[in-house]
Amino acid sequence: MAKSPAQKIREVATTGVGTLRREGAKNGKGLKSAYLADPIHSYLTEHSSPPDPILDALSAVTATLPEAEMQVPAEQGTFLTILTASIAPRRAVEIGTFTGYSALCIARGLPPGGRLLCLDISAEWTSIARQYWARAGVSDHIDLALGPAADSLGMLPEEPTFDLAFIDADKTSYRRYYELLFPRMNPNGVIIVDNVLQYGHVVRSHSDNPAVVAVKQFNELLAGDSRVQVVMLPIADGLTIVRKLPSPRTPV
Ligand SMILES: C[S@@+](CC[C@H](N)C(=O)[O-])C[C@H]1O[C@@H](n2cnc3c(N)ncnc32)[C@H](O)[C@@H]1O
Repeated sequence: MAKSPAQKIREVATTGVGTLRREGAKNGKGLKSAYLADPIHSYLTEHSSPPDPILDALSAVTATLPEAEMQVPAEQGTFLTILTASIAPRRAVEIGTFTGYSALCIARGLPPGGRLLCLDISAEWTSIARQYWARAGVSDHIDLALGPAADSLGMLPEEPTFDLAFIDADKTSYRRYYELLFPRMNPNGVIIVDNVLQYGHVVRSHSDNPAVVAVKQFNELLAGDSRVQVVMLPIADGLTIVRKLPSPRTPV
């Protein structure tokens, strides 16, 4: 039987990462918290600002989807809001929006007049996002472009535009997204990259999972890129923060 567009999108969107994430969940670590023992993870979330009722409601709706594990966890969402508010980007871009949780967290940190461009291929999942952005009163700050993110990025002028970017889409395209984003980032602009530890598979030498192979190569590329300052954090499934240096080799 022919696959529906929704089925095809699901396949593209989850290729290579679904299995790993489910492994993380099976190990009792919960969604995207593969590196913390349960009591530590509970303590950490109990001592962080909790999500508000709109984020909770969005999580509850997303939890009914088979792909629910793709959503960023609450503590990562709070981190995104705090980081966005600290950077105060005039323009931000998100690659991989799903049902809109991380986008809502980023939008809530924007300064007055700040805008977030969201890129995703799924009209179905982002229709949920639109509902919750409206409920949260952030719709006017978000532009959503549907289609392959590389195409959408490639159509933007190649000039410094963004102060903040969040990459959380198909892992095998991370390098391509970085290359497309880099010239479009302002000096000192920050790119946040999700799932950079691939549930620990990045340190297992024999994984031939395409997502793991791609993320490992991408991590190597970043570590050797003299144009940026990089720190990798063990939040959720690993988060890399990349700062575009004002000029190469000036780390401070
Ligand atoms: C891990 S989810 C994003 C989760 C989201 N950041 C959140 O907090 O809920 C990955 C998303 O990337 C999208 N995606 C996958 N391949 C894509 C592509 N080539 N272009 C644009 N979006 C893509 C999927 O449709 C999916 O919504």
